[in-house]
Amino acid sequence: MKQDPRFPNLFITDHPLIQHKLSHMREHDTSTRTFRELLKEITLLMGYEITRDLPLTTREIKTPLMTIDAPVIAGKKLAIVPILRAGIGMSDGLLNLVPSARVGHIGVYRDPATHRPVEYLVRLPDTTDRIFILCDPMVATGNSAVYAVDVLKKRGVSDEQIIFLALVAAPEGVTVFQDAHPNVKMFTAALDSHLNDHAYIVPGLGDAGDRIFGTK
Ligand SMILES: O=P(O)(O)OC[C@H]1O[C@H](OP(=O)(O)OP(=O)(O)O)[C@H](O)[C@@H]1O
Ligand SMILES: O=c1cc[nH]c(=O)[nH]1
Repeated sequence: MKQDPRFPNLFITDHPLIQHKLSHMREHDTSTRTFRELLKEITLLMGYEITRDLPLTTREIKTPLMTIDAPVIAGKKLAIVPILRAGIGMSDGLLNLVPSARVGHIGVYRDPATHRPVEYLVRLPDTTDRIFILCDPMVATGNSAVYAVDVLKKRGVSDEQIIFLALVAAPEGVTVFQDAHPNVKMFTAALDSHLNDHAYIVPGLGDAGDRIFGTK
């Protein structure tokens, strides 16, 4: 896991398999099917990394030979919350890793003129004492990510209960995010160069939602 001195709560998953798969995703000619499969595979690998610090407790179990206090994940079941639409491409991978997780949805789209998020749906599981993994492949201006964390916090979720999982982030967006939510950890596979005049990430991978779902 790599860090950038500018962003104390940003963690870059630099595993070679993740980086290799991401490079293929970025390519202009990669098909919708391959793009979607790679995103799922990357999310599974990233999911393994980001759940490394989940708290453990013990439960008494009987093996065929004896009774032991065996390690199990503490607390309520995890909640996975994709930011629609593109986040769905990541929640599929996470659910492979944690099949019993609860799933919430936060629907926001980015207004093309203002680049501000517009909410159209929020459905969440019970928020007390639960760890939430918010996922969205792209953090461009950072406004959608900030908005989604605001939604959780308004329902009583604390900074420590939230993990933000991205695929590609722009420095501008991470700055906005860490100014708004300095104590929320964000994980990304890449920290790219900058935003262009249309607030698209450069070099980026284009419009993630369109590439996942084959829309234009
Ligand atoms: O950091 P920001 O500037 O807010 O941009 C990032 C947002 O833009 C994309 O979604 P989009 O609004 O295109 O919606 P979609 O997922 O439905 O395609 C992306 O999936 C993020 O949610
Ligand atoms: O580069 C970008 C910026 C916002 N949303 C995307 O899907 N890609």
